[in-house]
Amino acid sequence: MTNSFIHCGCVFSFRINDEDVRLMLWDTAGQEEFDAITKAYYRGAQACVLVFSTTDRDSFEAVSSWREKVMAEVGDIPTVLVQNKIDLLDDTVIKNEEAEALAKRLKLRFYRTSVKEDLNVTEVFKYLSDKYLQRLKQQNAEDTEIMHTSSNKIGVFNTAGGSHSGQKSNAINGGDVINLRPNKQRTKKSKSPFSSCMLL
Ligand SMILES: Nc1nc2c(ncn2[C@@H]2O[C@H](COP(=O)(O)OP(=O)(O)OP(=O)(O)O)[C@@H](O)[C@H]2O)c(=O)[nH]1
Repeated sequence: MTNSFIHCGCVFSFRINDEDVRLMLWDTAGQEEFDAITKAYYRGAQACVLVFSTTDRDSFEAVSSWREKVMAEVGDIPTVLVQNKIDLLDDTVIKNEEAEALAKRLKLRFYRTSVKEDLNVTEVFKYLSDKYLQRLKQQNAEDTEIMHTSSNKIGVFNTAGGSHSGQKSNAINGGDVINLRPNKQRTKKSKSPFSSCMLL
């Protein structure tokens, strides 16, 4: 399928840290003439594998510009650099140091794989999934933290005394205060010892 712009939309499944992961993979064409179309496919991607071939210098040279395109479209998603076809190392056109220097410059984890011989392929996807799940958990924790912080501001319930006629609201520390008072019937006989409590 070397003449099409999207090579596959296949699913890769495995288990990691007791969680089932299913990845939908989109293998985009490297050719620049397909840029506008391939962009539509990686828009919304949650992880990225930048692959170059051991026997194709152009694919290696193109990595930095791919990194920039992806960053511009989807931001800093979990990404790895992969040198594929290491079963053909005898015919390599890229020195080890060059590949490692590129990974260092782009601050990416670097894998050498052979899809043909099934070498290191699962490791790449496990690493990416792990990274993605970590970020997701961190994001969830941050969202919860924001909810708690903001609930302090809007959820100040004041049971302190005052008139029973209707609910009034004041402001404490910039947050809204809603006065909660029991109705007259419930307070007629005994004065509650908690009548001057403030719940924050
Ligand atoms: N020897 C070897 N061949 C591979 C390996 N991975 C893929 N190939 C072969 O390389 C050719 C290109 O594979 P693709 O999956 O189309 O790779 P691509 O990067 O999408 O390349 P283009 O189609 O040229 O854009 C096919 O003939 C594959 O069988 C590998 O690890 N080792």
